[in-house]
Amino acid sequence: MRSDLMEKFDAIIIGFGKAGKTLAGFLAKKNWKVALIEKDAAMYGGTCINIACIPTKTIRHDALNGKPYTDSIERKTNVVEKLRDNNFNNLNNLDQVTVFNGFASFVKDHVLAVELEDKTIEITSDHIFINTGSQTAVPPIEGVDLPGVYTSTTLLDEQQLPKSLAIIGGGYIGLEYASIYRRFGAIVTVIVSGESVLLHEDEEIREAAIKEMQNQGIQFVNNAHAEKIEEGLIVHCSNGEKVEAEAVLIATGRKPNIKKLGLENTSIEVKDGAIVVDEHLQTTVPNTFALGDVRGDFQFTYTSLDDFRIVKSKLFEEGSYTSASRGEVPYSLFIDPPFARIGLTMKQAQEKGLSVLEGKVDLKTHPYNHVTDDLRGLFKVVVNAENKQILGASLFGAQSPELVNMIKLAMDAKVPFTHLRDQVYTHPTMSEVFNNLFDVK
Ligand SMILES: Cc1cc2nc3c(=O)[nH]c(=O)nc-3n(C[C@H](O)[C@H](O)[C@H](O)COP(=O)(O)OP(=O)(O)OC[C@H]3O[C@@H](n4cnc5c(N)ncnc54)[C@H](O)[C@@H]3O)c2cc1C
Ligand SMILES: NC(=O)c1ccc[n+]([C@@H]2O[C@H](COP(=O)([O-])OP(=O)(O)OC[C@H]3O[C@@H](n4cnc5c(N)ncnc54)[C@H](O)[C@@H]3O)[C@@H](O)[C@H]2O)c1
Repeated sequence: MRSDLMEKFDAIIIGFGKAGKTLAGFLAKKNWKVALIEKDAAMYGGTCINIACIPTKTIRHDALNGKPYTDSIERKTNVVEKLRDNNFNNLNNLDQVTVFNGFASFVKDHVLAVELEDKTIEITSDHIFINTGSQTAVPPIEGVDLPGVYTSTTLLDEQQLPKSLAIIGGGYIGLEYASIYRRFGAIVTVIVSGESVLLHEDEEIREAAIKEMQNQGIQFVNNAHAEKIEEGLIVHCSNGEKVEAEAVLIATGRKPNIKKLGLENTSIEVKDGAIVVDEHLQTTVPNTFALGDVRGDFQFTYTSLDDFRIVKSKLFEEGSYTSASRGEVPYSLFIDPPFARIGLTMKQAQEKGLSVLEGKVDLKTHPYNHVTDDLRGLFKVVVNAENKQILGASLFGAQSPELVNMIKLAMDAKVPFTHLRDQVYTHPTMSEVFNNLFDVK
C-alpha cells in the first residue's frame, strides 16, 4: 500500500555505508534535514563493520593468537554488535537525521520509494546520495546453491570450523580466508583461475608470499576455473582437477548493488554494472551522487570514506577535491604476514622508461623481527633516481598495512626518499627499517 505522503529532505542517502554514514553526520552538523535509508537492520553501519573488514580482521587476530574457532566467532559477533549499535545510535540520536529501515528504489529522478515494514512511502530531495555497496558476484555455475557452499558473509556465521575448505578465487577474500581458516586448522585449497595468485605484484615478493602460504599448508590449484560443484562437495575445474572439501567458499569478486534500485526510472547512467560518475562523483543526474563500491572503482572502506570527502568538497568547497586529487591508493592483503602495496613495482617503473633505483630489506636482517621472533618477509621500494621521488613500495611482512600509510604520505607530499632514509626513528620498531630500505642502489 502506498501512502500519499511525500516528505522532502535536504538530503537522502541510500545505504548505511562508510561514505553515507559519514556524510549523514556531516550534513546534520550543517543543519541539513537528512534521510538515511538502510534495507537491513543487521547492516546498520554498513558492510565493513558487519560482514567484512572488522569481523574478518577480528577472527584473523584470534586465529593468529591461537584462539579456537568457535570462541573467535562468538567474540566476532560481540564486536560487530557493539559497533553496529554505536553506528546506529551515532546517527539516530541526531535530531536532523531520520534512519529508515526499508528498501529504497527510484520512482523517478529525485524521488524515492521506501518499502518499510508496514507501508511504502515516497520521499524527495534535491540531493540524493547512492551508497548501496556491493555483494558477492556468485558465478553462474552448477552447484552454487548446495548446502556447504558459502560466501564471505555466510561463512562468518558458521559456528563450527569446516574440516576442509575449497576456496574458489585467489583474490583478496580468497587469500585472506585461506590464511585465516588454515590458521584455525582447516585443510585449505585455493582454486586459482590464472597461472598464479598475486600476478600484479613484484615477482620476488609474490614468490616469497606464495612460499610462506604453502609452508603454512595452504594448497593452490592454478590455471583452474571452477566450473561445477558436485554434491559431496567436489569442485570440478576447467583443467580437469577436482577439489573435494567439506565446505566451499565463493570468493570470485563483488558486484555493485544496483538491482531493483529503479535506475531505469531515472536518467542515471550505468556502465558495466556500475553507476557512472564524474570526478565529483556526480551521476548523470545533477545533484545525485554515487559513492563507495556501487560506483565500480576501488572496493575499500577507506576509498569510500574518501568519496565522502570528494562529495563534501563539491557541496561546500566548489569541488576543489576530486577523484583525481586522491593520489596513489595503497592496499593491504591480510595474509600472514600481511602484504601492502602502493604505487609502482620496479618492473612497472622501468616499463614507463623511468630511471629507477631499488631498495630492499630481507626482514631476517631487521632487529625488531628478532625481538618478535618473526623473521619472515621482504620489503622493497622503488625511487626515481633523478628527482628522488618515491615511486612505489611492496611490503610483505609484519606491520606493512601500517607502514604503507607513511609511504603514501611521503609520496603525496613529494618528500624525497632521502628524508625517509635519514629520519630519526624510535628503536626497536618496524618503521626504522626505512633507514635501510631507502638506502637504495
Ligand atoms: C570479506 C570482506 C573483507 C573486506 N576487508 C576489507 C578490508 O580489510 N579493508 C578495506 O578497506 N576493505 C575491505 N573490504 C571492502 C569493504 O568492506 C567495502 O569496500 C566497503 O565496506 C564498501 O562500503 P560502501 O560505502 O560502498 O557501502 P557498504 O558499507 O557496502 O553499505 C551499503 C549499504 O547499503 C545497503 N543497501 C543496499 N541497497 C539498498 C537499498 N536499495 N535500499 C536501502 N539500503 C540498501 C546495504 O544493506 C549496505 O548496508 C572487504 C570486503 C569484504 C566482503
Ligand atoms: N584487505 C582488503 O582491503 C580487502 C579484503 C577483502 C576484500 N576486499 C575487497 O573486496 C573485493 C572483492 O574481493 P574478492 O577476493 O572477492 O575479489 P577479487 O577480484 O580480488 O578476486 C576474485 C578472483 O576470483 C577469480 N575467479 C572468478 N571466477 C572464478 C572461477 N570460476 N574459478 C576460479 N577463480 C575465479 C578471479 O579471477 C579473481 O582472481 C576486492 O576487490 C577488494 O577490494 C578488500
